[in-house]
Amino acid sequence: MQTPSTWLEISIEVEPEAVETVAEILARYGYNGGVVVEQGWIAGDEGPEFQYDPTRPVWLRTYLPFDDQVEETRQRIEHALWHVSQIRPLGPLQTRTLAEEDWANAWKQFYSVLRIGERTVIVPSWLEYQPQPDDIVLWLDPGMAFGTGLHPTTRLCLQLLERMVQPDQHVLDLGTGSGILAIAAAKLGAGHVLALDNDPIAVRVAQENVERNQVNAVVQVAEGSLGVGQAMGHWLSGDFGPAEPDPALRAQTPQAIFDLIAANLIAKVLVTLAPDLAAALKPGGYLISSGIIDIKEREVIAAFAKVGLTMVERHGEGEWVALVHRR
Ligand SMILES: C[S@@+](CC[C@H](N)C(=O)[O-])C[C@H]1O[C@@H](n2cnc3c(N)ncnc32)[C@H](O)[C@@H]1O
Repeated sequence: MQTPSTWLEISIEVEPEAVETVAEILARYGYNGGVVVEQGWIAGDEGPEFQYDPTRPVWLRTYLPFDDQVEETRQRIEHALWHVSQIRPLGPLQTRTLAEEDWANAWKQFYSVLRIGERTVIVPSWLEYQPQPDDIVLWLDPGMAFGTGLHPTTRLCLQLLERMVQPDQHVLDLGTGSGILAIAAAKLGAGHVLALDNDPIAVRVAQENVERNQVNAVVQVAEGSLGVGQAMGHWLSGDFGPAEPDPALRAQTPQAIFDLIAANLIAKVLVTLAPDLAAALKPGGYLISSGIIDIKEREVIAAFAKVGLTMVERHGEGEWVALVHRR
Protein backbone atom coordinates (compact mmCIF):
# COMPACT_ATOMS: atom_id res chain seq x y z
CA MET A 1 0.00 0.00 0.00
CA GLN A 2 1.38 3.43 -0.91
CA THR A 3 1.83 5.73 2.09
CA PRO A 4 -0.11 8.99 1.77
CA SER A 5 2.04 12.16 1.56
CA THR A 6 0.06 14.41 3.92
CA TRP A 7 -1.52 13.55 7.26
CA LEU A 8 -4.00 15.00 9.68
CA GLU A 9 -2.84 14.52 13.26
CA ILE A 10 -5.69 14.28 15.77
CA SER A 11 -4.73 14.75 19.43
CA ILE A 12 -6.64 14.88 22.64
CA GLU A 13 -5.67 15.13 26.30
CA VAL A 14 -7.57 12.77 28.60
CA GLU A 15 -7.59 11.62 32.21
CA PRO A 16 -5.85 8.24 32.79
CA GLU A 17 -9.24 6.53 33.35
CA ALA A 18 -10.42 7.51 29.86
CA VAL A 19 -7.31 6.40 27.97
CA GLU A 20 -8.60 3.01 27.03
CA THR A 21 -12.01 4.13 25.77
CA VAL A 22 -10.60 7.02 23.76
CA ALA A 23 -7.74 4.92 22.40
CA GLU A 24 -10.27 2.36 21.15
CA ILE A 25 -12.16 5.10 19.29
CA LEU A 26 -9.01 6.54 17.74
CA ALA A 27 -7.83 3.04 16.81
CA ARG A 28 -11.09 2.47 14.98
CA TYR A 29 -10.57 5.43 12.66
CA GLY A 30 -6.82 6.09 12.64
CA TYR A 31 -4.45 4.83 9.94
CA ASN A 32 -3.78 1.12 10.42
CA GLY A 33 -5.69 1.31 13.72
CA GLY A 34 -2.66 2.95 15.35
CA VAL A 35 -2.74 5.18 18.42
CA VAL A 36 0.18 6.94 20.07
CA VAL A 37 -0.11 7.26 23.83
CA GLU A 38 2.08 9.90 25.46
CA GLN A 39 1.92 9.33 29.19
CA GLY A 40 2.70 11.86 31.89
CA TRP A 41 6.27 11.30 33.14
CA ILE A 42 7.89 12.57 36.30
CA ALA A 43 11.56 12.74 37.20
CA GLY A 44 12.45 9.71 39.34
CA ASP A 45 14.60 9.65 42.49
CA GLU A 46 17.47 8.06 40.58
CA GLY A 47 18.95 11.11 38.83
CA PRO A 48 18.09 11.10 35.15
CA GLU A 49 15.63 8.20 35.47
CA PHE A 50 12.04 9.00 34.66
CA GLN A 51 8.91 7.37 35.98
CA TYR A 52 5.43 7.22 34.64
CA ASP A 53 2.98 9.24 36.73
CA PRO A 54 -0.38 7.43 36.66
CA THR A 55 -2.24 10.50 37.91
CA ARG A 56 -1.15 12.86 35.12
CA PRO A 57 -3.29 13.42 32.00
CA VAL A 58 -2.30 11.49 28.89
CA TRP A 59 -2.08 12.70 25.30
CA LEU A 60 -3.51 10.38 22.66
CA ARG A 61 -2.82 10.88 18.97
CA THR A 62 -3.82 9.23 15.77
CA TYR A 63 -3.22 10.02 12.12
CA LEU A 64 -5.54 10.16 9.13
CA PRO A 65 -4.35 10.21 5.53
CA PHE A 66 -5.34 13.56 4.03
CA ASP A 67 -7.80 12.34 1.38
CA ASP A 68 -11.43 12.92 0.34
CA GLN A 69 -12.73 11.18 3.47
CA VAL A 70 -10.58 12.96 6.01
CA GLU A 71 -13.20 15.52 7.09
CA GLU A 72 -15.93 12.89 7.39
CA THR A 73 -13.66 10.68 9.50
CA ARG A 74 -12.66 13.60 11.71
CA GLN A 75 -16.35 14.32 12.32
CA ARG A 76 -17.00 10.68 13.23
CA ILE A 77 -14.20 10.77 15.77
CA GLU A 78 -15.54 14.03 17.17
CA HIS A 79 -19.01 12.51 17.44
CA ALA A 80 -17.78 9.35 19.19
CA LEU A 81 -15.68 11.43 21.61
CA TRP A 82 -18.64 13.66 22.35
CA HIS A 83 -20.44 10.56 23.72
CA VAL A 84 -17.45 9.76 25.94
CA SER A 85 -17.28 13.38 27.12
CA GLN A 86 -20.76 12.99 28.59
CA ILE A 87 -19.27 10.57 31.11
CA ARG A 88 -15.63 11.65 31.47
CA PRO A 89 -13.88 14.99 31.05
CA LEU A 90 -11.93 15.22 27.78
CA GLY A 91 -9.75 18.02 26.44
CA PRO A 92 -10.67 19.68 23.13
CA LEU A 93 -9.86 17.76 19.96
CA GLN A 94 -6.77 19.28 18.34
CA THR A 95 -5.73 18.83 14.72
CA ARG A 96 -2.69 19.74 12.63
CA THR A 97 -1.51 18.84 9.17
CA LEU A 98 1.78 17.00 8.84
CA ALA A 99 4.02 16.26 5.88
CA GLU A 100 5.14 12.67 5.37
CA GLU A 101 8.58 13.01 7.07
CA ASP A 102 7.07 14.66 10.17
CA TRP A 103 4.38 12.02 10.37
CA ALA A 104 6.89 9.18 10.12
CA ASN A 105 8.93 10.65 12.98
CA ALA A 106 5.95 11.54 15.15
CA TRP A 107 4.63 8.06 14.78
CA LYS A 108 7.57 5.76 14.79
CA GLN A 109 9.58 7.21 17.65
CA PHE A 110 7.12 5.64 20.07
CA TYR A 111 7.62 2.08 18.91
CA SER A 112 10.49 -0.24 19.57
CA VAL A 113 11.13 -3.98 19.74
CA LEU A 114 9.06 -5.47 22.54
CA ARG A 115 9.82 -8.75 24.27
CA ILE A 116 6.90 -10.58 25.93
CA GLY A 117 7.13 -13.73 28.06
CA GLU A 118 10.12 -15.99 27.35
CA ARG A 119 10.27 -16.07 23.56
CA THR A 120 7.77 -13.74 21.92
CA VAL A 121 9.20 -10.61 20.32
CA ILE A 122 7.06 -7.97 18.65
CA VAL A 123 8.94 -6.03 16.01
CA PRO A 124 7.44 -2.97 14.22
CA SER A 125 7.65 -3.82 10.54
CA TRP A 126 9.95 -0.85 9.73
CA LEU A 127 12.67 -1.96 12.20
CA GLU A 128 15.51 -4.39 11.62
CA TYR A 129 15.76 -7.26 14.09
CA GLN A 130 18.12 -10.23 14.26
CA PRO A 131 16.12 -13.02 15.97
CA GLN A 132 17.71 -15.21 18.67
CA PRO A 133 17.46 -18.96 17.95
CA ASP A 134 14.32 -19.53 20.08
CA ASP A 135 12.52 -16.28 19.31
CA ILE A 136 8.97 -16.23 18.05
CA VAL A 137 8.97 -12.98 16.09
CA LEU A 138 5.72 -11.20 15.29
CA TRP A 139 6.17 -8.47 12.67
CA LEU A 140 3.40 -6.03 13.40
CA ASP A 141 2.53 -2.45 12.71
CA PRO A 142 1.05 -0.74 15.75
CA GLY A 143 -2.57 -1.70 15.21
CA MET A 144 -4.04 -2.55 18.59
CA ALA A 145 -0.69 -2.00 20.31
CA PHE A 146 -0.86 0.97 22.60
CA GLY A 147 1.98 3.39 23.20
CA THR A 148 5.31 1.83 23.97
CA GLY A 149 3.78 -1.40 25.23
CA LEU A 150 0.99 -3.76 24.46
CA HIS A 151 -2.34 -3.65 26.18
CA PRO A 152 -2.14 -5.76 29.39
CA THR A 153 -5.00 -7.99 28.22
CA THR A 154 -3.06 -8.89 25.06
CA ARG A 155 0.20 -9.37 26.96
CA LEU A 156 -1.49 -11.81 29.36
CA CYS A 157 -2.83 -13.85 26.42
CA LEU A 158 0.55 -13.95 24.67
CA GLN A 159 2.26 -15.22 27.84
CA LEU A 160 -0.35 -17.97 28.16
CA LEU A 161 -0.22 -18.94 24.50
CA GLU A 162 3.56 -19.32 24.74
CA ARG A 163 3.06 -22.01 27.37
CA MET A 164 -0.10 -23.62 26.07
CA VAL A 165 0.03 -23.97 22.29
CA GLN A 166 0.94 -27.54 21.31
CA PRO A 167 2.00 -28.72 17.86
CA ASP A 168 -0.84 -29.17 15.35
CA GLN A 169 -3.57 -27.89 17.64
CA HIS A 170 -6.79 -26.47 16.23
CA VAL A 171 -7.06 -22.96 17.70
CA LEU A 172 -9.78 -20.28 17.68
CA ASP A 173 -8.86 -16.62 18.24
CA LEU A 174 -12.20 -14.97 18.92
CA GLY A 175 -12.02 -11.17 18.55
CA THR A 176 -8.71 -11.26 16.70
CA GLY A 177 -8.26 -7.47 16.31
CA SER A 178 -4.83 -7.01 14.72
CA GLY A 179 -4.47 -10.81 14.47
CA ILE A 180 -1.67 -10.78 17.03
CA LEU A 181 -2.81 -13.83 19.03
CA ALA A 182 -3.65 -15.87 15.93
CA ILE A 183 -0.23 -15.12 14.43
CA ALA A 184 1.49 -16.01 17.72
CA ALA A 185 -0.45 -19.32 17.91
CA ALA A 186 0.57 -20.17 14.34
CA LYS A 187 4.25 -19.38 15.00
CA LEU A 188 4.12 -21.42 18.21
CA GLY A 189 3.16 -24.47 16.16
CA ALA A 190 -0.65 -24.62 15.94
CA GLY A 191 -1.87 -26.67 12.99
CA HIS A 192 -4.83 -24.46 12.14
CA VAL A 193 -6.00 -21.13 13.57
CA LEU A 194 -9.39 -19.58 12.89
CA ALA A 195 -9.24 -15.81 13.56
CA LEU A 196 -12.70 -14.26 13.83
CA ASP A 197 -13.75 -10.66 14.39
CA ASN A 198 -17.08 -8.97 13.83
CA ASP A 199 -15.40 -5.68 12.94
CA PRO A 200 -14.58 -5.50 9.20
CA ILE A 201 -11.71 -3.05 9.83
CA ALA A 202 -10.09 -5.49 12.26
CA VAL A 203 -10.52 -8.30 9.73
CA ARG A 204 -8.69 -6.29 7.05
CA VAL A 205 -5.82 -5.36 9.41
CA ALA A 206 -5.55 -8.95 10.70
CA GLN A 207 -5.39 -10.32 7.16
CA GLU A 208 -2.60 -7.86 6.28
CA ASN A 209 -0.66 -8.87 9.39
CA VAL A 210 -1.15 -12.58 8.68
CA GLU A 211 0.31 -12.05 5.19
CA ARG A 212 3.21 -9.94 6.53
CA ASN A 213 4.07 -12.79 8.91
CA GLN A 214 3.65 -15.43 6.20
CA VAL A 215 1.31 -17.59 8.25
CA ASN A 216 -1.48 -17.62 5.62
CA ALA A 217 -1.25 -21.39 5.31
CA VAL A 218 -2.20 -21.84 8.97
CA VAL A 219 -4.36 -18.82 9.89
CA GLN A 220 -7.77 -18.30 8.35
CA VAL A 221 -9.13 -14.79 9.04
CA ALA A 222 -12.88 -14.28 8.70
CA GLU A 223 -15.51 -11.71 9.59
CA GLY A 224 -17.95 -13.14 12.10
CA SER A 225 -18.33 -14.55 15.55
CA LEU A 226 -19.27 -17.64 17.50
CA GLY A 227 -22.91 -18.63 18.19
CA VAL A 228 -24.94 -15.75 19.62
CA GLY A 229 -21.92 -13.47 19.14
CA GLN A 230 -23.16 -13.20 15.56
CA ALA A 231 -26.06 -11.03 16.75
CA MET A 232 -23.77 -8.54 18.53
CA GLY A 233 -22.80 -5.17 17.09
CA HIS A 234 -19.46 -3.43 17.33
CA TRP A 235 -18.06 -3.89 20.82
CA LEU A 236 -17.73 -0.17 21.49
CA SER A 237 -21.33 0.53 20.52
CA GLY A 238 -22.81 -1.23 23.56
CA ASP A 239 -24.82 -3.53 21.26
CA PHE A 240 -24.57 -6.94 22.95
CA GLY A 241 -27.39 -8.49 20.92
CA PRO A 242 -30.94 -9.30 22.06
CA ALA A 243 -31.54 -9.84 25.81
CA GLU A 244 -32.80 -13.35 25.03
CA PRO A 245 -30.13 -15.02 22.87
CA ASP A 246 -31.48 -16.61 19.70
CA PRO A 247 -31.35 -20.45 20.10
CA ALA A 248 -31.00 -20.80 16.32
CA LEU A 249 -27.65 -18.95 16.47
CA ARG A 250 -26.52 -21.05 19.42
CA ALA A 251 -27.34 -24.17 17.38
CA GLN A 252 -24.89 -22.97 14.71
CA THR A 253 -21.91 -23.12 17.09
CA PRO A 254 -19.39 -25.69 15.84
CA GLN A 255 -19.30 -28.55 18.36
CA ALA A 256 -16.09 -29.73 20.05
CA ILE A 257 -13.63 -28.74 17.34
CA PHE A 258 -11.01 -26.53 19.05
CA ASP A 259 -8.17 -27.69 21.31
CA LEU A 260 -7.58 -24.11 22.44
CA ILE A 261 -9.59 -20.89 22.31
CA ALA A 262 -8.19 -17.43 23.03
CA ALA A 263 -10.91 -14.86 23.65
CA ASN A 264 -9.65 -11.39 24.56
CA LEU A 265 -13.08 -9.76 24.70
CA ILE A 266 -14.87 -7.98 27.50
CA ALA A 267 -16.57 -9.60 30.49
CA LYS A 268 -20.11 -9.03 29.24
CA VAL A 269 -19.39 -10.67 25.88
CA LEU A 270 -17.59 -13.59 27.57
CA VAL A 271 -20.58 -14.17 29.86
CA THR A 272 -23.06 -14.16 26.96
CA LEU A 273 -20.86 -16.42 24.85
CA ALA A 274 -20.01 -18.87 27.67
CA PRO A 275 -22.26 -21.69 26.31
CA ASP A 276 -20.88 -21.22 22.77
CA LEU A 277 -17.26 -21.15 23.95
CA ALA A 278 -17.75 -24.33 26.00
CA ALA A 279 -19.53 -26.13 23.14
CA ALA A 280 -16.82 -25.22 20.63
CA LEU A 281 -14.03 -26.66 22.82
CA LYS A 282 -13.07 -30.31 22.57
CA PRO A 283 -13.41 -32.19 25.88
CA GLY A 284 -10.09 -31.54 27.67
CA GLY A 285 -9.57 -28.37 25.57
CA TYR A 286 -8.56 -25.04 27.11
CA LEU A 287 -10.10 -21.58 27.02
CA ILE A 288 -7.97 -18.49 27.63
CA SER A 289 -10.30 -15.61 28.43
CA SER A 290 -9.01 -12.07 28.83
CA GLY A 291 -10.22 -8.48 28.79
CA ILE A 292 -11.86 -9.06 32.17
CA ILE A 293 -11.82 -6.09 34.50
CA ASP A 294 -11.35 -7.32 38.08
CA ILE A 295 -14.77 -6.20 39.34
CA LYS A 296 -16.42 -8.43 36.70
CA GLU A 297 -14.25 -11.48 37.30
CA ARG A 298 -16.74 -13.31 39.52
CA GLU A 299 -19.50 -12.95 36.94
CA VAL A 300 -17.30 -14.50 34.26
CA ILE A 301 -16.17 -17.34 36.54
CA ALA A 302 -19.80 -18.10 37.46
CA ALA A 303 -20.91 -18.14 33.80
CA PHE A 304 -18.09 -20.51 32.86
CA ALA A 305 -18.80 -22.81 35.83
CA LYS A 306 -22.45 -23.01 34.73
CA VAL A 307 -21.45 -24.45 31.36
CA GLY A 308 -19.13 -27.03 32.87
CA LEU A 309 -15.76 -25.31 32.47
CA THR A 310 -13.20 -25.79 35.26
CA MET A 311 -10.93 -22.92 36.17
CA VAL A 312 -7.28 -23.95 36.19
CA GLU A 313 -5.35 -20.65 36.20
CA ARG A 314 -5.80 -16.99 36.97
CA HIS A 315 -3.41 -14.19 36.06
CA GLY A 316 -3.71 -10.48 36.78
CA GLU A 317 -2.01 -7.32 35.65
CA GLY A 318 -3.26 -4.13 37.31
CA GLU A 319 -7.03 -4.22 37.10
CA TRP A 320 -7.02 -6.77 34.25
CA VAL A 321 -7.58 -10.49 34.72
CA ALA A 322 -7.00 -13.42 32.35
CA LEU A 323 -8.39 -16.87 33.16
CA VAL A 324 -7.67 -20.37 31.89
CA HIS A 325 -10.52 -22.89 31.92
CA ARG A 326 -10.62 -26.53 30.88
CA ARG A 327 -13.59 -28.33 29.39
C1 LIG B 1 -9.63 -6.23 23.06
S1 LIG B 1 -9.68 -6.52 21.34
C2 LIG B 1 -8.59 -7.92 21.28
C3 LIG B 1 -7.73 -7.94 20.06
C4 LIG B 1 -6.65 -9.00 20.05
N1 LIG B 1 -7.19 -10.34 20.11
C5 LIG B 1 -5.66 -8.80 21.19
O1 LIG B 1 -5.59 -9.66 22.06
O2 LIG B 1 -4.96 -7.77 21.21
C6 LIG B 1 -11.29 -7.27 21.12
C7 LIG B 1 -11.66 -7.58 19.67
O3 LIG B 1 -12.84 -8.40 19.71
C8 LIG B 1 -13.72 -8.00 18.69
N2 LIG B 1 -15.09 -8.36 19.12
C9 LIG B 1 -15.85 -7.79 20.08
N3 LIG B 1 -17.02 -8.41 20.22
C10 LIG B 1 -17.02 -9.43 19.34
C11 LIG B 1 -17.95 -10.46 19.02
N4 LIG B 1 -19.13 -10.54 19.60
N5 LIG B 1 -17.59 -11.35 18.05
C12 LIG B 1 -16.40 -11.27 17.42
N6 LIG B 1 -15.49 -10.32 17.68
C13 LIG B 1 -15.78 -9.41 18.63
C14 LIG B 1 -13.51 -6.51 18.55
O4 LIG B 1 -13.89 -6.04 17.28
C15 LIG B 1 -12.00 -6.38 18.81
O5 LIG B 1 -11.26 -6.44 17.62
